[in-house]
Amino acid sequence: MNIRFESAGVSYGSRTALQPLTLELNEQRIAIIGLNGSGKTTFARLINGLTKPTSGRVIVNGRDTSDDKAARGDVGFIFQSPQNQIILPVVRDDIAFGLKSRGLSKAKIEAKVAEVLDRFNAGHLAERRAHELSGGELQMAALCSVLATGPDILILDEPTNQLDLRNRGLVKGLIESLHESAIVITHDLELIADYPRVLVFHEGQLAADAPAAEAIARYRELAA
Ligand SMILES: Nc1ncnc2c1ncn2[C@@H]1O[C@H](COP(=O)(O)OP(=O)(O)OP(=O)(O)O)[C@@H](O)[C@H]1O
Repeated sequence: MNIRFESAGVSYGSRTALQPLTLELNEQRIAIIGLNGSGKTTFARLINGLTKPTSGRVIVNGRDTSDDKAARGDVGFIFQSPQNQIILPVVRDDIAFGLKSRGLSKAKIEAKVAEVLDRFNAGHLAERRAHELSGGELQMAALCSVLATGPDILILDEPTNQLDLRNRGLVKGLIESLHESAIVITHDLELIADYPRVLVFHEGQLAADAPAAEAIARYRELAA
C-alpha cells in the first residue's frame, strides 16, 4: 500500500479536528493511538474518503480520495461497533451483500463467500444471526464481510473494544495473519506493543511517529 498525506487537514467551522499533515505510510502494520478526541478517527476516515480534507490532499495507491471513488475500494473499514456495519440478519447474506453491489454473478458471489469463511475458519458462523453473536464473533463476521470485497488496506477502529481476554487474543492473531495492510486505531496498547510504526495524535496534531515502545512512552507522557 501507499498512502500519502499532502498538507491534509480537517476543520469543522472554527474547530480543527486535524492540523494539516504531510506523511507517507507504506508499512504492513500501522497503529494509531491518542487520547479521546485527538483526531485518530478523522485521520483514518481521510484514508478511505469517508471524510474529505478541508485542506491538502490524501493519495491512496496513487489516487486522490477526494475525487476518485475507486480509491475507496482499496480501503476496507471496520467500525468501532461492528454490529452497526452488519446490514443483513444472517452472516452469509451479509458477506454476499457487499459483493452484490459490485455486480458479481451469483456463482462468483457464492465462491467468494465460501472462500472468505474458509480463510478465517468461520464456516460455523455462516448461518448464524448477527444479533445473536458474541463480540468476538461479530468482529469476525465484520472482517469476513469487508475482506470478501478484496481491499488492499484494512482499517480497524478499536477492534478489541469490549472484548474479553480470549477474544482480544483472537482478534490480535487475526490481524497478524492478514496479508492485507492493516491500520489499527486503538486504546489497547498490548495489541500494538510490537508494531514497527505507531502514530500518536494529540489535540489534532501528530505528536509522535515511531516504533511502538517509543510512541507508547510519548503517549503516556501526554496522558499524564
Ligand atoms: N463531524 C464533526 N463535526 C464537528 N466536529 C467533529 C466532527 N468529527 C469529529 N469532530 C471533532 O474533531 C475532534 C477529533 O475527533 P476524532 O473522532 O477524530 O477523535 P478520536 O481521536 O478518534 O477520538 P476517540 O478516541 O474518542 O474515538 C474532536 O474534537 C471531535 O469532536
